[in-house]
Amino acid sequence: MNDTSDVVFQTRGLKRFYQMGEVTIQALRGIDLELRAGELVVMLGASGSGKSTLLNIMGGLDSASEGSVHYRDRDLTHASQRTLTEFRRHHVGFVFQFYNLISSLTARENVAIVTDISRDPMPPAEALAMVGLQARLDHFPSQLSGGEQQRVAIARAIAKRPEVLLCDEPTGALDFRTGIRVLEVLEEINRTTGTMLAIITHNEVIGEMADRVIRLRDGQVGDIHVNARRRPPSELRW
Ligand SMILES: Nc1ncnc2c1ncn2[C@@H]1O[C@H](COP(=O)(O)OP(=O)(O)OP(=O)(O)O)[C@@H](O)[C@H]1O
Repeated sequence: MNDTSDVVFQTRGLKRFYQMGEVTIQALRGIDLELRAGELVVMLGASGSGKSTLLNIMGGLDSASEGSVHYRDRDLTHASQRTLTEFRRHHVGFVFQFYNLISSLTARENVAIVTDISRDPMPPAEALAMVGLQARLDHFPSQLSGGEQQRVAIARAIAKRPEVLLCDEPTGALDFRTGIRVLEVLEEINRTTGTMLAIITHNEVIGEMADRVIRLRDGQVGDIHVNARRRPPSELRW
């Protein structure tokens, strides 16, 4: 894990400002961080500490104001929108709190939207089987529970075989039991495919399933904790 060739994301002095009229909001105030291939990272921090901003910049959805961000040997810092779009399309899977499924399409069709424009995707049915939805291929979102819809969203994110999976509050809208099931799916994908997994959450307990817990405070890295053992999601309680 300490080999520098394993570094997937590297940020140096990463800052993000938002100008709101006269006021400058400092969302990120200088982040130095490495995320490594295959690891499971949980990012904790109070509301407004900069978690989503950091994830969005690493995933190419947003750009830094100062500092740098690299994905492997690729400098994302000053990349054009076109380059960032290409980067997201081929390398990054996103999962958000709200599933963003298209209501008029079935589970299989929601996944196919992504696989149709990917280089080496898995068949949508295979991605849906990986999240335990092999019996729900032709269901529409309205016919699925919240947890099932989130699993369709995860299938959509992993079907292009991304090297990294970035999840922003993936269990935020789910009850305890359903949230655990979604975390089990995410952990299994990380463990069996080696996809680097970063999960943003407010829930401290979820940190116990990680290799490392990165805590943000006021736009900076507060501390990084390495877990001696990853606790399986089925053992988590909150
Ligand atoms: N588009 C934007 N315009 C202006 N300010 C923004 C924008 N996006 C984020 N911010 C501000 O940047 C700071 C960090 O926001 P961010 O969403 O990254 O925090 P967070 O830790 O993810 O919070 P939460 O847990 O509530 O989602 C906050 O003060 C927020 O108000």
